[in-house]
Amino acid sequence: QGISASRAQFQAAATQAAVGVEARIAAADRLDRSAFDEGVDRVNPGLRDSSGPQLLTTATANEIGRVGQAFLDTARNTLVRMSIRPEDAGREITAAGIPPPDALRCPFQPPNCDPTAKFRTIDGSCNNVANPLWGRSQTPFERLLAPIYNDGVSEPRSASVFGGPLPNARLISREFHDSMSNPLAGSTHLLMEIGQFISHDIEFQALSQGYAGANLDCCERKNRPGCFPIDIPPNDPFFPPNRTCINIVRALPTPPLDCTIGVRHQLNQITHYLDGSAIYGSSDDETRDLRTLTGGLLKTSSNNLLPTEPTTGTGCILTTSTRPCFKAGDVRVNQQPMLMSMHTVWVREHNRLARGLALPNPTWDDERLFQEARRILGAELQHITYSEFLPEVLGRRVMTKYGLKPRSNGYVNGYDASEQPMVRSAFATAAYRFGHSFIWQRVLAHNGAIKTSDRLLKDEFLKPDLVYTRGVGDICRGLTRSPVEKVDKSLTDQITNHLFERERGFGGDLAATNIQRGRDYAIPGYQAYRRLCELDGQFSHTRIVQQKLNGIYRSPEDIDLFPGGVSEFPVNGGKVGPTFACLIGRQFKSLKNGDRFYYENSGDTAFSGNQLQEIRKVTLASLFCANTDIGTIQPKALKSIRPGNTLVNCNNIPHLDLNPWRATGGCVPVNGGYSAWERTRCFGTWRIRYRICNNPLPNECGKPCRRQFEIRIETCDTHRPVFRRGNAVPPHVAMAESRDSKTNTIIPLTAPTPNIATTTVTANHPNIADRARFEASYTDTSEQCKNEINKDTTISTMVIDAGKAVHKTDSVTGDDDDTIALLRENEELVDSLRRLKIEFVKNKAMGNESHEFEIKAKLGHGKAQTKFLLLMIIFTAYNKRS
Ligand code: HEM
Ligand SMILES: [Ca+2]
Repeated sequence: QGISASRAQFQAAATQAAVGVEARIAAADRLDRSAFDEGVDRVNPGLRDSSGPQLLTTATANEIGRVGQAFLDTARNTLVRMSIRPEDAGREITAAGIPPPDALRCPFQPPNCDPTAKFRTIDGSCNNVANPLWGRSQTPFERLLAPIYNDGVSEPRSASVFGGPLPNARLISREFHDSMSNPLAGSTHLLMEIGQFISHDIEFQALSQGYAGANLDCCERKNRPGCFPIDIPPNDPFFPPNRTCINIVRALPTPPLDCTIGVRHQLNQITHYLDGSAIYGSSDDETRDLRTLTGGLLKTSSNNLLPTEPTTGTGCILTTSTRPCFKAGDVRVNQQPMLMSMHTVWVREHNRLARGLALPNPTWDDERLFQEARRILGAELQHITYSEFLPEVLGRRVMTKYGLKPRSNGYVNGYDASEQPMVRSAFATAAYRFGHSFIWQRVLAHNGAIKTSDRLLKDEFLKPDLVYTRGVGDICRGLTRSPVEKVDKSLTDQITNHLFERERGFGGDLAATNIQRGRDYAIPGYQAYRRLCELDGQFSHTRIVQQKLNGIYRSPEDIDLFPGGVSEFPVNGGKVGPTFACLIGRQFKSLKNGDRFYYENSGDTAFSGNQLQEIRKVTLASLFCANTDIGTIQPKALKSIRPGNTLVNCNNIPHLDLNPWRATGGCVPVNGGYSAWERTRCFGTWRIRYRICNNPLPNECGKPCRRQFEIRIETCDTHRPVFRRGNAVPPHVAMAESRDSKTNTIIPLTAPTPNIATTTVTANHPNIADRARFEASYTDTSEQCKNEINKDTTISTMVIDAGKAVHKTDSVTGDDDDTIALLRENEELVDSLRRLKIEFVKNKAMGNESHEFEIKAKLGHGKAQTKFLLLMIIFTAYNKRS
């Protein structure tokens, strides 16, 4: 062949090829139907079926899968008709870009979008306005590299580059992926769990099902389109001799998003975006079912647990009817109790946010509260992912390389409408499954004093019991106090021999599954991804690991991506090797830059500056504190407890404050502006210039000026004493007088200061509300103190509350005892709290030198600690001998 056929030839062949496709699909259906009728495929899996929980394929995905099969059969027929060789097939047919013949219906029809919508759609559509299907649930995974199907378009990758088959997946698992425990010093098992939770937000492959949603038993009936079982090689060290097969079903085929005829693609059932879909679901129906539809809340069950699921399906084992399985935005929720707890925490966080928003926004209805809370929660999840989780996994350099690091303030202008957010096959089937190596063999629950449960993972798969008996708090605490495993070739036998095991010896093998899954998707081998990532050489492994790989695979080109990547030596500061770091880095870059609603973005979808700063406070620790009874936690929850990361009371771990969300409904920000500069009259040789932030006043969503008040002191050209008794002073200025301590007579400010004198300063302001903080300081500029560092002396701080001084501190930091022999404050509240009198007494001669007093008052409305309206009264008294 060699020469590419014309597009017209392809099109003509495809039109003919589409004829009769339905009949072939019907024939395949009959195979599944008879397997079902004969009791081989069952809706409720038997004890010896460990694949059940994976089979949670939605009806929508099944429909698309049928269409995908028709597309695929058409592609195959087309290639046969044109006698194109398998090795050229994928490339040729993809390059031809043939639109679907009329007989085939494209399942991907673009919706109508509202480009001004403030909230994400539930299914992720319309995020990209020009390509509204990008990232939507029930759309295909995207690819980084062209697939290597055995027949060019559909059959799994199965051949070595030297000809002959690739090594058996179970063989690789048992020879290469040993089950040694290598704890990762300094990190906690929470690293595993948040990693899994994130994966359940961005990807969920659709797997083939049998008739009426039954589980395909691909060990009993192997040769069916949906089957891809793993034969267990003889002499397995764990599986019994009477077991010869691991049941693996293929991922459903789907047409590509543009519905051209071509190679097999795979379907992601959930939104590709990191958007909280694991909490809210990925379709409107799912979401509605999870909501109470009042107050913006999500459903819960007693003890504030997840709502329960009466029909268990294949995703959960019901041990007792009093502990039903759970329902969440992602159907895999019941996989194990740590995951269930994580889901619970997020649902509680949503309800906490919705309730918190309801108070200051009484006009918001259920829908508005729900969407606003969902928007904040999505941002929190992204913040935790990009600021806490990814830096641990990738290390600082990789974070920088892919531009993943969140900013500490301000906005990011990184949205790129040409960036495809879609999850990539290599990421889904291999790179991001690195987390399977994180898994520790036990599930720990801890009540703060003692372990309340410490059980093998295999005994907790699919069972919600621990959540009921130990509680979410204990499980979360357990996660922060148990170790995580190193990312390396070792995977605990809980998942390589006992995955979803119901009868001993008949569990699944997740390592083998990952390898088989990569071949199912026909992703190229490990070396191809090294080249894509521009890595030198063929290995980034220790010599021993490299030798092991070479012993198993006939050529380095054959190495599957999962075993090759997971066993690399980790990058600096990260937990994964360079190939996975590259694939994960690229994926999270797409998920960030390709997401119009990424939380740090400026523009129409942006949070206000204050809101963004609140989101930036959120950590896993604050999330747990706000939503469980954990009570104390180490602030860096992904790191183990140690000096510098010790247990802290939750009261001291700030979480997002909803204040900046007060009545932001349709609020058009009006930022504050300064008034024109005003001048006071002259006081001696000085006068004050001031301007106030009131022109205009900032509204509730606007930003205030940098300061509430600005004051400058300037000289007057007249020469008069600085302060004179009886002067009428403007309201924001203080008054000072000095008296001779012996005679109690006022010393004119122009006159010499006697040895013992008292200077009294009165701050006087009509706008002091219910609270004010005064700080007074005394600066000695005398010649003898000039060279001393500590000559700035804070004398006192006083909080005036409702007419009384409620708090004062004396903090004389100066060490010049000669001049500040005695400092005394005397709060005298003349005319209620509007005036404050502070007295400085010195009992020693000052000589000919000058001294400055400075009084600062911060006046606040409302809570002392939240908002201080900053008002500065600067008062400078020159107590200078003439
Ligand atoms: C106890 C913990 C876990 C268990 C039992 C578990 C189990 C599984 C199973 C059974 C599958 C489906 C395999 C297949 O048929 O292809 C899967 C897929 C996957 N897992 Fe895990 N896993 C766990 C933790 C993790 C962690 C910590 C991560 C990442 C940090 C992770 C990432 C993935 C990814 C990306 C997929 C593919 C999902 C998809 O596209 O549908 N898993 N896992
Ligand atoms: Ca999602």
